[in-house]
Amino acid sequence: MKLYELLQLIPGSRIVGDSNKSIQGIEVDSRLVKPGDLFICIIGFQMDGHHYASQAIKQGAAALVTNYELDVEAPQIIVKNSRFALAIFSNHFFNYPSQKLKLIGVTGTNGKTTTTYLLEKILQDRGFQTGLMGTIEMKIGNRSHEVKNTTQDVLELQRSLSRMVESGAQYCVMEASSHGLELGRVKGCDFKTAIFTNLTQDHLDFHMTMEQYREAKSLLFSRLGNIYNEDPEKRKTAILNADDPSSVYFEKVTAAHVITYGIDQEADVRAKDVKTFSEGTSFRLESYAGNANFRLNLIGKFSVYNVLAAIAAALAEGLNLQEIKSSLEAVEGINGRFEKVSEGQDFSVIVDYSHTPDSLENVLTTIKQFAKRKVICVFGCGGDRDRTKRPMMGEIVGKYSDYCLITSDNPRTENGLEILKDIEPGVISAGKSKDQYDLFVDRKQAIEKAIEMANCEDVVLIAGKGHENYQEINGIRYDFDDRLIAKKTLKKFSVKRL
Ligand SMILES: CC(=O)N[C@H]1[C@@H](OP(=O)(O)OP(=O)(O)OC[C@H]2O[C@@H](n3ccc(=O)[nH]c3=O)[C@H](O)[C@@H]2O)O[C@H](CO)[C@@H](O)[C@@H]1O[C@H](C)C(=O)N[C@@H](C)C(=O)N[C@H](CCC(=O)O)C(=O)O
Ligand SMILES: Nc1ncnc2c1ncn2[C@@H]1O[C@H](COP(=O)(O)OP(=O)(O)OP(=O)(O)O)[C@@H](O)[C@H]1O
Ligand SMILES: N[C@H](CCC[C@H](N)C(=O)O)C(=O)O
Ligand SMILES: [Mg+2]
Repeated sequence: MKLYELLQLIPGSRIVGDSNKSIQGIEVDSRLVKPGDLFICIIGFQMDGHHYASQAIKQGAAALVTNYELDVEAPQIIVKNSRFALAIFSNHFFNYPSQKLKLIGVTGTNGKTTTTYLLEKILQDRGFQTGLMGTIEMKIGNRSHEVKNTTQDVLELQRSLSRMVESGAQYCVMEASSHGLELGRVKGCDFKTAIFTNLTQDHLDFHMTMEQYREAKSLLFSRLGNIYNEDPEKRKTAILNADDPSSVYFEKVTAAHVITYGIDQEADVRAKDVKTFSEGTSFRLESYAGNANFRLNLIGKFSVYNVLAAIAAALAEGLNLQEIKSSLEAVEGINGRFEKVSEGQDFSVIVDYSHTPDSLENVLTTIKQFAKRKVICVFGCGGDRDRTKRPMMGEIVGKYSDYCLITSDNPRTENGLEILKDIEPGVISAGKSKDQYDLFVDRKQAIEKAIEMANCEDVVLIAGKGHENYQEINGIRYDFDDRLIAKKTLKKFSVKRL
């Protein structure tokens, strides 16, 4: 691809040097530049990519994209905003892959990952080739690839979509995080369907206010195509949660066809008579496409919302309700979400990815419905993340559990004990006394203590890390898996009991 071809895509940009030069690839990280690449200099939160221009050229970069002219021996396309240029150029370089498959985006504070896997299951069962992108992995068909972020950076994202298209994917289901939306990682993505799960507090370190957080989420809906299309194959749809007040705003900003789902309020796809059991849920679905009785292995009312969102999106694709139902009823569970760990012990151990006030409250109130005896909760709060949610999470755990073990959950660059101390006042304000909670910087010790103190029919909830297989401390990811630690401890513990 020649530089002049890219130059034409951004009116107002200019070139210094040979516009006839060809590029073979695009790169934003100087360390990964290959000969012939176009290196785009991005001003980030930690670094300024412009400072790595010389390194990129040394590694063989054919040309640069910059925000200002640099004194280097390589052609430069100078633009006003190199992040915007990155989105435009990546989409163009990979030949607009999102237009070649049906792209379904899921946004919301909680339930995104779960909803994407439910939809993937429904689509795969109907014989569609799928791709998936989210917190746990990027998948092309059933092949898994590692990811750094829930919503990958624009270049990686377009590259992944292009690989999906090459492999014959007809659908891609992806999580659109608020960071992803705000930082333009999904710019240029032509979504066919946008799903909203819910909006509660998280990420205020980045968005500052709930209004701005909602505004970021709204980008998924406001950018959805604005022409109602008779042909369902081309129709853009916004799937909104009727029980969440933010949906009113998203409905306002989208010009797409809206389908609502919910439990408490009237909705196009509604669950009635919701019953929750210790092993699953049941409800009667009433929808514009027919009614059906569901019996699921997924636990808690919150799971019913994710299921409804997936049903609504699948119905929008014209899929058959009975077939959707059999796919969903066959789902055993989602990796690291309300995952039971059992070594034959006489109490329950549950590993869950609840790391926000709302998800913790949902999971704990669900557990409270079935717990015959005590609830013991191991939890923490991430470092370098929203500090205001720490006492809130402490209060929720203090309120709904009998014993709280406050511990580390990816302290990142913060001091582990300081984070625990930010959480502690919440636990105290919920009325917990010194003999009802403890602090362990070492998460392994916290898990061991929880399991050791559990008695018959108690429930131990290990919250916050779910599928994660690491503990991040000062930039290093140490091997750590709540499920493995719990299993090992249970084995050790049963030996001790014998
Ligand atoms: C705050 C944030 O989102 N930061 C993201 C951002 O990093 P940054 O702006 O700090 O980048 P930087 O390190 O300053 O580098 C700037 C530029 O210099 C380049 N560089 C840098 C060093 C070098 O030697 N050479 C070089 O060329 C970099 O490649 C980059 O282009 O761009 C990086 C590359 O895309 C991201 O990986 C990084 O995500 C960090 C790891 C992160 O933790 N993000 C979290 C907050 C996040 O995005 N989470 C969401 C939300 C999940 C949820 O909903 O719960 C997600 O989607 O994952
Ligand atoms: N619809 C829901 N409403 C509230 N809480 C939920 C819902 N679905 C899941 N949860 C809770 O949130 C946790 C995370 O779920 P999931 O991974 O599906 O959400 P996510 O939105 O992808 O999270 P992240 O932003 O970290 O990627 C679950 O472990 C569960 O505790
Ligand atoms: N995507 C979320 C995940 C949080 C998971 C939790 N274990 C933590 O580290 O805080 C974030 O990056 O804020
Ligand atoms: Mg997720």
